[in-house]
Amino acid sequence: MSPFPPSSALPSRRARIKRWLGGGLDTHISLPLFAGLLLIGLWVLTLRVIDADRIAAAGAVQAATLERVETYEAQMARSLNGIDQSLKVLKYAVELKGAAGALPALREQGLLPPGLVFVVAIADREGRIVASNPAEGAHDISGTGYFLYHRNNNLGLPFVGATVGDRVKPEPHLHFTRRINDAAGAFAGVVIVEADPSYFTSAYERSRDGEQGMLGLAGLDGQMRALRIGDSVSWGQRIGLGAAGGAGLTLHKGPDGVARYTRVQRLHGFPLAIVVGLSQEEQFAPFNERRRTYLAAAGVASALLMLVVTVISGWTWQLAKARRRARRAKETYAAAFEGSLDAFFVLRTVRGADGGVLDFLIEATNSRAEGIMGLPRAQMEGMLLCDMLPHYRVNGIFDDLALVARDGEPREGEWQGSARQAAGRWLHRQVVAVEDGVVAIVRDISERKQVEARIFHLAHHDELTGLPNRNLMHDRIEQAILNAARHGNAVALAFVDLDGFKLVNDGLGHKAGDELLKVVGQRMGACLRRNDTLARFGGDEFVILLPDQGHEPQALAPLLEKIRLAVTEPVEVAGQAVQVSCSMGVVMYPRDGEDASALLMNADAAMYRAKDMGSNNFQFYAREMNARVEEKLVLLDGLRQAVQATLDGASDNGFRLLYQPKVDLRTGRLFGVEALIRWQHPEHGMVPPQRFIGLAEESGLIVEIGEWVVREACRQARAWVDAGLPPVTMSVNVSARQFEEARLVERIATALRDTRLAPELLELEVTESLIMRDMQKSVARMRELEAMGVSLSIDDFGTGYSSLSSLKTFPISRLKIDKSFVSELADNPDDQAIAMAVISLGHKLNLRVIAEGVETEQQRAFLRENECDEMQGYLFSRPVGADAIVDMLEAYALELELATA
Ligand SMILES: Nc1nc2c(ncn2[C@@H]2O[C@@H]3COP(=O)(O)O[C@H]4[C@@H](O)[C@H](n5cnc6c(=O)[nH]c(N)nc65)O[C@@H]4COP(=O)(O)O[C@H]3[C@H]2O)c(=O)[nH]1
Repeated sequence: MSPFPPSSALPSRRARIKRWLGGGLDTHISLPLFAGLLLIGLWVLTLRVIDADRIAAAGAVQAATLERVETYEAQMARSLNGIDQSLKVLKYAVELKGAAGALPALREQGLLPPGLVFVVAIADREGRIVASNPAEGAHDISGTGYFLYHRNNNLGLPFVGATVGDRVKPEPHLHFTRRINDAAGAFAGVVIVEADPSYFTSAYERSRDGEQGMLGLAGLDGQMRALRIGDSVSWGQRIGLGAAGGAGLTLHKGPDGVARYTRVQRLHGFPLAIVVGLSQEEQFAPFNERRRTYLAAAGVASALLMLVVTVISGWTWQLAKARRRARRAKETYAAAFEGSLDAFFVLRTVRGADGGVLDFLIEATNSRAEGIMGLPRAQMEGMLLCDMLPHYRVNGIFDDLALVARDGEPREGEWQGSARQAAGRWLHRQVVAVEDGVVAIVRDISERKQVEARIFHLAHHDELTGLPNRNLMHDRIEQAILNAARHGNAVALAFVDLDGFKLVNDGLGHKAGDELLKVVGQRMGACLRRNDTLARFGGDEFVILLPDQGHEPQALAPLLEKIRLAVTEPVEVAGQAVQVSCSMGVVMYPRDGEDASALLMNADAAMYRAKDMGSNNFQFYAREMNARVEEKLVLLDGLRQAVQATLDGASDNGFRLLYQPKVDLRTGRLFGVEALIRWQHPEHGMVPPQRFIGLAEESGLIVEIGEWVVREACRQARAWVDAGLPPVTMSVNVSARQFEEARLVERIATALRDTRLAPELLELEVTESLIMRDMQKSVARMRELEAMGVSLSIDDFGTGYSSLSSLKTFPISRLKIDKSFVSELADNPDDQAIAMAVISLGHKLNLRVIAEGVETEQQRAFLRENECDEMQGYLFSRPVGADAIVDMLEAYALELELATA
C-alpha cells in the first residue's frame, strides 16, 4: 500500500468536527460512561433492596414485640389471676374462719400458694400481721400504702403495692392485697400475698428477647414493680405510661441508655401494665448484617467493574492514541506530500512472472508533480511510468528505480529533463523503497544549477571584462603544461601591463578606466586563437596563454606585435579619445619555468624589463631579469636606512635638497626655487629621485620623506630670509600618497610654525592626475592649504585629463607646462600648440604659467613671445645647492642696487 494518502485524505473542517464528535464513541470514553451508568443502577438497586429489607426488618420487630406482649400479657394475666384468686380465697377464709383459722384451713385444703414463691399474710384492722405462711413474726403494717388504701377504700378491687425492701424483709418484694370486711361491711383488715418481683419477669426468654430485651411490670402510678433487662432484674423506675401508653410501638431509650422498640399494655382487672422492649440493635442485627453483605457485594462488584473498565479503557485509550498518532502522521504526511516543493511519485512495482521489474504503476502524485510533468494528476495516476515517459528506459532512470525496488537501498541522481514541461530543466531525484514499490522525490534544481554556474563563473572569471581570472588561468596553464609535456610542445605565456592606464583611471575616473580595460581586453582577445586564453589578473594586468607552440620564442613576435598595436589604437571613453600602450613580458615552457607559478613570476619580471625599456614593447624572459626584483628589495632597504639616517642627521647617507631657480620671463628676476630631492647614497653617490620616489610611494615611505622635505625646504627659505636676501617662493613637490595622507595639512602647518616661515613663501606642486584621483576630496584639501596662505601649482600640466570646468574649481595660482612639451618647442608644431593653449588657458583663469625644462634660447624666445610668465630650466640653472642660490640672490640684489643707484 502507498504510505502516502491521496490528497482527499486531508481533513476538512467538517470532517474534523465529525471526528471530534465521533471521538465520544471511542471505547475508552463510552465504556466508562456505560460503566458509570451501570454503577449507578447497581447502587440504586442495592440501596432499594436494603431499604426494603430494612422495612421488612422493622415489620418483623413490630410483629415480634406484639407477639411478646401478647405472650407476656397472657402469662401475667395467668399469674396475677392466680394471685388474686389466692387473695380472694384467703379473704373468704378469714371472713369465714377468722384470721387465726383461715390459714390452717386453707393449708388443709391445699389452697395456699407455694410458700417458696409467695408469702401469704393476714393483717387485722389495726394493721398487725396476725397470721402468715410461711410464718413470719408479727409486725405492724398500718403505715403501708396498701393498708391505708384498703382502710380508706372499699371498692372490692385488689391493690398492688410498690416493690420495696424494708426492715422486716430487706429483699425486694411487692404486695398484692385485698380488703377484709366484717359482717357489717366495715374494714376488718387486709389479706396479703407477697411476691418476689423477679417472679413477674421470669417469662424473659433470651432466645426471643435477646441479650438486651426488656420485660417489666409497671403500676398505673408509673412505677415499675419489676423490670428485667437481660439478666438483671430491678424495680422502682418511673415510666411515663402516658407517653409509652397505648398499643403503639415506640422507640425509647431505656434506663440503661439502650434504644428499644417498646410496647406497653394495660392489664385487665389490675392497676398494672406490662412493658415489653426489644433492643433496636439486636432486632436489626440480622438486617444490618445483610445490609453489610449487600453493600460489600455491591462494593466488590463496583470495584471489579471499575477495574475491568479501567483496564479495557486504558487499553482502548492506548489504541486510540496510537490510532490518532497514526492518523496525525498520515495527515502530516499528506500535507507535506501535497504542500511540498518537491514532486512526489508513488510508484507500485509491476513485476513479470520471473519476479523481475517490468514497469511502475503511478499510484499517487502531488500538485508539484503536475507542474513538472505538465499533466493533470488524475491522468497520471493509474498510468504506467514507461508509457508516460518511454525514454526513461534508455536514459537510465528506469534502471535506477528498478535497482531501488530490488535492493531497497535509496539512490539519487540529477538529470536534465527532456519531456514536456520539464524539458531543458535540471532535476534531482531521490528514490526510496517502500512496500511494493518506490517513491521518487523529484526537485527542480534548475535555479540552483544556474547559481552554481554563476558562482563557478564568478570564481573563475573577472567580473568586469568577463575574461578568465587568475584561478582559471592557473588551471589552464597547468593543463597546457601537461599537454605540452605529453606532446613535446612548448607553451608561451605573456604578462601584459598597460602603460598610461593610471592616468586615464585617475584623470577620467574609474568608469572610464573600466571601459578602457574592457575595450583593450576585447582587442587583445580578437588577436588570439580559440584555444588561447586571455585572463585579467586585476588592475591593468592581463595574461595571455598560448598553448601548443614551437620551441622558438621569436616565432611569437608577429602575434605579440599585433597585440601591441591593437592596444595602442586610440579608445573613445568618457567622450574623449585616449591612448594607452602595453608592456609585455613573455616566457616559454619548458625553457623559462616548470610550473604555472614560476612561469608567471618570470613573465612578470620580463614585463618589468619591457617597462624599463621605455614601455610599449615586449621582452622575452632572460634569467638576469629576476635580478631587478632583488635590486628593488635592496633599494627599499637602503631607502629605509636613508630615512633613518636623514632624521638622525648622518652625513654619509641620507637625503639632500637641491634648489632650481624659477625666473620671471619678462624681467629675468629670480622669484622662486623648486626644492628637488637627492639621495646621497654611501656607495652609489647621488641617486636621482626618479630612481627612488616611485618605490618610496609604493612602500609608503614617501610620507616621512615628504615631511622631511617640507621641513627642510621651509627651514632653508627662512634661513635666506634671515640672511637678508630678497624673499623667494619655495616650491615643494607633493606626491599622491603624501597628499592623501590625513595629517598633511597639520604637518605643513607645524613645519611653517616651527620654521617661522611666512606661508606665502611656500608653494606646493601637485600633479593633475593626483587631483583627479578623488577630485572633491583633493579640492577640499587644497582649500584648507589655501586658507593657511600656502599657494598651489599644478605640475606637469597637459599630461593628464583634467577638464577646463574642473580646473576652474581648483584653488591654484600657477600652471606648469610639462617639460615634455617644452623640449621640442622649437620644431614641433603640436607641442607649440599645446604650450600656447596652456598659456592662454592659464591666463583666462587668471593663473601664472611657468614652463619647465627650458634649455635653449629658442624655447625661451618662443615662450616669451607667447606671453608665458615664468620659466625654469637648465638654460638659467640646473638644480643647485643652497649656497649657490645665496650667490645668485646676492648677485641679483647687487644688480638691483646698481640699477637703482
Ligand atoms: N631635461 C631637463 N630636465 C630639467 C630641466 N630643468 C629641470 N629639470 C628637471 O626636471 C625635473 C623637474 O621636476 P619635476 O617635474 O617636479 O619632477 C620631479 C618630481 O616629480 C620628483 N621629485 C623631485 N624631488 C621631489 C620631492 O622632494 N618630492 C617628490 N614627491 N617628488 C620629487 O622627481 C622628479 C624628477 O626630479 P629631478 O630629477 O630633480 O628633475 C627635475 C629637474 O632637475 C631642463 O632644462 N632639462
